[in-house]
Amino acid sequence: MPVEEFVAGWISGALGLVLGHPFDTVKVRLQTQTTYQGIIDCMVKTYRRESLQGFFKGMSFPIASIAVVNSVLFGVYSNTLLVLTATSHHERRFQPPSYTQVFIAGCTGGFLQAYILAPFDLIKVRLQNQTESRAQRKSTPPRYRGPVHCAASIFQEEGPRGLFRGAWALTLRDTPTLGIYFVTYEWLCRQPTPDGQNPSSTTVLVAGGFAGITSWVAATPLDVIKSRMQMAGLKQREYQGLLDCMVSSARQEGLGVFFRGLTINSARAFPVNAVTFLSYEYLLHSWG
Ligand SMILES: C[N+](C)(C)CCCC[C@H](N)C(=O)O
Repeated sequence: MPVEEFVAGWISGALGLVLGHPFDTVKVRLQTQTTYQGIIDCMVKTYRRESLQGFFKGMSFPIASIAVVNSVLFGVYSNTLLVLTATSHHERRFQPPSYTQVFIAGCTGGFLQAYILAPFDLIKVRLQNQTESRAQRKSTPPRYRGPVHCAASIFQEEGPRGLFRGAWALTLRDTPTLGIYFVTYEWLCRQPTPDGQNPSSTTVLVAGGFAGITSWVAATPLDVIKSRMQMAGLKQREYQGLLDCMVSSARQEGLGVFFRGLTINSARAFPVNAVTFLSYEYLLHSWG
């Protein structure tokens, strides 16, 4: 099994992640809290209360976990294509797989990474939602002191299954949308590139950026539900399941609730995924 794809997936994922984390924090807060008027208001309030640090809450853990998550995504994607088409990453430029094959490989990668991502994502979301300022932290320490403490508390208070809260919504969110992600990327790469040649860096950046946006647009409704179900163990609000969460959110806040965080998510998705794909392609290329 070619391992380069796993390593390239990890490094490129980490680069994208740091770039996008501040946007991600604003998104999570907009999706799960009702105190903000919009993106700017959320940014200003976060900055005033928590300074720049507020935007980077919950980042250390994703950095560590992206090693596993992105390498599984890209590694499984590429190895599924190898099984389906019997071509390696390098050969695929000359014998491109069909879009159906790309879609199936993307969905497979998405499905498998979702379960690994679930506990890490849960901890990220819980930490991002702690809005105490630094001064407050001294007098009353926040509920979770850091990722490890957060994981241990969830385990104790909500049981081992608590760590997988929202995992089902996450799987449903990621399986088809990662298929869309790779199809969009491949399609946009192939448009301006002559047959048998590698796409230029600009093409890779643009295709990666739009792959990120398209897949996030498709993923946002289930992303909102996922984030809410992950927070449910904390607040009084308990949902019976995914459907109950959807129905009660829509009843209380209207259908617009399913698009919460869409703008900020798209603004984040472009640079994050442009950098992810560019470094992924670059690393694989330079390893020959
Ligand atoms: C499929 N879905 C849109 C849910 C996720 C796409 C993930 C891509 C990248 N790691 C990022 O964080 O943007």
